[in-house]
Amino acid sequence: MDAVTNTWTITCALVLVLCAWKVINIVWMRPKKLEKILKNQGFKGNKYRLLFGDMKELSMMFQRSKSQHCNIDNGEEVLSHVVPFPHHSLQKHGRSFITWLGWNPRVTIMDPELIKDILTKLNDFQKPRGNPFVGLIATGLVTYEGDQWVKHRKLINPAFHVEKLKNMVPAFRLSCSEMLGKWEKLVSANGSCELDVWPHLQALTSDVISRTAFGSSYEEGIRIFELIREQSGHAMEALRSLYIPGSRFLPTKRNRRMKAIDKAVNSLIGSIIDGRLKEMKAGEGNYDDLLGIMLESNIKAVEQHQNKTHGMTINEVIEECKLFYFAGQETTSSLLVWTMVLLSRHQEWQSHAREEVLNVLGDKDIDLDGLNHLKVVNMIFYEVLRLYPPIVGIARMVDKDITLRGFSLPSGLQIGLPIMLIHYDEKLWGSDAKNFNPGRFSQGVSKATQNQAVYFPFGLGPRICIGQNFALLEAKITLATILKKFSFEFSPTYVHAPSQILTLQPQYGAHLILHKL
Ligand code: HEM
Repeated sequence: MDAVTNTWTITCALVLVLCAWKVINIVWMRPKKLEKILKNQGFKGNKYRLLFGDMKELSMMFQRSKSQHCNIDNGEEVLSHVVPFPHHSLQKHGRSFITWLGWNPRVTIMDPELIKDILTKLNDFQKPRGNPFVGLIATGLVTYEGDQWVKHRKLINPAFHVEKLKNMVPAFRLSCSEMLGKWEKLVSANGSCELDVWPHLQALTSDVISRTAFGSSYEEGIRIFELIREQSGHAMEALRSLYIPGSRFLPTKRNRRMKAIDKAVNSLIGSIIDGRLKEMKAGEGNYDDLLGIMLESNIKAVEQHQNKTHGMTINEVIEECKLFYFAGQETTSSLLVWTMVLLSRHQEWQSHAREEVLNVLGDKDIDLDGLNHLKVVNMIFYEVLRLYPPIVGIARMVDKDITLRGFSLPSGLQIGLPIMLIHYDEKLWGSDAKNFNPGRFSQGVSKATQNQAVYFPFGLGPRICIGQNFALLEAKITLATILKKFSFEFSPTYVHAPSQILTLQPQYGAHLILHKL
């Protein structure tokens, strides 16, 4: 061997040893070190298992619960059906537990004070950046941090002001009356019919977001909705399996499909934006929809500062639109479907709500002022969001080593904030925590929660859901319109199987019997 070959061999050997050391550190040394730090502070959980951690058990429990259904009257069963692994961990390890997402630990916490701190300290606790598959559903505001988040939140906020939402009421009413028109046709023969209301509610919320975001009709956006729905299914599948860095670049069937969907959705939304910008330049069009208001706010910011960096790029606007589609549609249809399911089960609350709607709104067109006087309907939505939160849990990441209320949290640790577990917790909500009782909200949310961070279906702190007023307005208009025209109850074919497919959805649909009033 000559000297050059020798040096080359030694260099290769050194690189290999270094890589091997790095891998060993990632998959064994670091997890074991973190495990020790966490266990010394009283956090309990399964012992770290090489590479997979708790992922196999997590995925197995999820698959098992997907093959079963549960008893709507048994809150404990519902909880263990929807979030089987966290529910099991809570029972086995107590109120703060470790879950091994592969070689990364997540600590789930149930303490309201800690939750409040974590959701308020934006710079110390950021959104997890772990799995890039999530980015294929939507990025935008929901994923940004620091200055970029501040800029986007400021530019998008005006689109969700109450004054702007007021202008969207006719669009909400129109979408509702179209859905109810279909239902009226279906019941016309004998005044009743059996119907899976879930796809109808999904179509309604798609229609609403299409009209309010783009001023265009559902038909134009239909392909986008189909694609985004398919994408969330693939992403959920990917999220449940162990993520190996770089694996998203492998030409697997799922990866290829996800990339193709991403490209198609970007191009469809891009052409809607192109058209809109042309209209705006020509001084045409109505800018009272989310896209128009967002573009207007963007143009103003750039003009004001004479600098493009103060605005969003077209690609960033596309991402925000994708996010509106996903965040605005899946979550609100989830809220509506569980409301109809729970009001089918609790007929006394359905009658109570109908009575209020008829008294307050009568035969008039539904307007914002009337809706603001609906108290029982509000209480019902709060309770549905407590027991069936569309987003069952959120997470944050420790950005650098930090001490919080006596806990040393190492950099890179993921923190789970289990919305659904907390909403069902008897220590926080009392012995009837698992029962449907909208009455608990009769004095409002702050009285029911005694101002503690124990109820956060829309998140909490500065990153609280930007669309919560939009969602509640849409839900109120829809429920009020339905209650005026129909009563509903379970069909004998109804099967209760809430399932987490990014949002909380009825796995077998929601088969109800509608009666025309
Ligand atoms: C019942 C309906 C809804 C529920 C339960 C819901 C829930 C949530 C939750 C829990 C978060 C916080 C996530 C976190 O902190 O990690 C969030 C954020 C967000 N939501 Fe909603 N959401 C709903 C409707 C909507 C609608 C209708 C839109 C838009 C049209 C929307 C857009 C967003 C956006 C953009 C964020 C990110 C905010 C930020 O990070 O600054 N959501 N939502």
